[in-house]
Amino acid sequence: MIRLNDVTKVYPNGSKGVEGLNLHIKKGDFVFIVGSSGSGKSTLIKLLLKELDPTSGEIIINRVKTNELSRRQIPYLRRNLGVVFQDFRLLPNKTVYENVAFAMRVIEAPSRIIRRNVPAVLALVGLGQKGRSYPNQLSGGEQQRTALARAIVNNPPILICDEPTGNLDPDTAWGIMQLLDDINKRGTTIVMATHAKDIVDAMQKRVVTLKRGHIIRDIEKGGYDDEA
Ligand SMILES: Nc1ncnc2c1ncn2[C@@H]1O[C@H](COP(=O)(O)OP(=O)(O)OP(=O)(O)O)[C@@H](O)[C@H]1O
Repeated sequence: MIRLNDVTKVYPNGSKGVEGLNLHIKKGDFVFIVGSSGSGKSTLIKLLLKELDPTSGEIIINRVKTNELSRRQIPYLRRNLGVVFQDFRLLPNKTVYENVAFAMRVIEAPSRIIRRNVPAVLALVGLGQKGRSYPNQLSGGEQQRTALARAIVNNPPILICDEPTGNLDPDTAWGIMQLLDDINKRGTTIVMATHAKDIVDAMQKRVVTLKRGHIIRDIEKGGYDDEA
């Protein structure tokens, strides 16, 4: 589903984001990417999203070599990837319903399907009653649920999460993790970069540890790496 072959990213100023990464993520996996600040987590996420291109090596997502995609083809890659960020990134002037519907309008989904799928996904994330609210009328947890609904409404096979619980209190963070676990159990592959040791320890999923741009540990099922 996702494969990195000897991927290196050197930034224009010469600093190395990641170096020589080899990683295979199978369909249905739930993978935590951990590592201290500056270890390369954000660089890896940006490479997966093709916000950055590798300096060398190749990245394959759903059998497509993303290096070879033209700018025009990037939207097709993005359809395979739902994304959730730490800071939610909702559109402030749109309601919860419209924030989610917007993701469907972008891919030109028919109105009939939008009217059917948006309420269904809002119910799934526990926001069935909040469709008319604006982001500034929501708690942080509700905003992140909205972002999650938007990320999954088009049914992407892969969900990329960059520190999705970073702005949330522990109870709210657990609610989000429960949702991610449910989404994963429905078959979506999840890659989540995080610093949240307690969450990683409790979930007992695959954990990939980065240090200075290298993978130093990759375990199938386990806790946070205290070396990270
Ligand atoms: N735009 C950039 N230009 C130059 N160097 C960069 C840039 N972005 C990141 N780096 C460098 O790449 C390395 C990895 O950074 P990255 O942001 O991927 O780490 P991170 O693990 O996501 O950190 P954090 O947990 O603080 O977000 C660091 O040495 C950083 O200084």
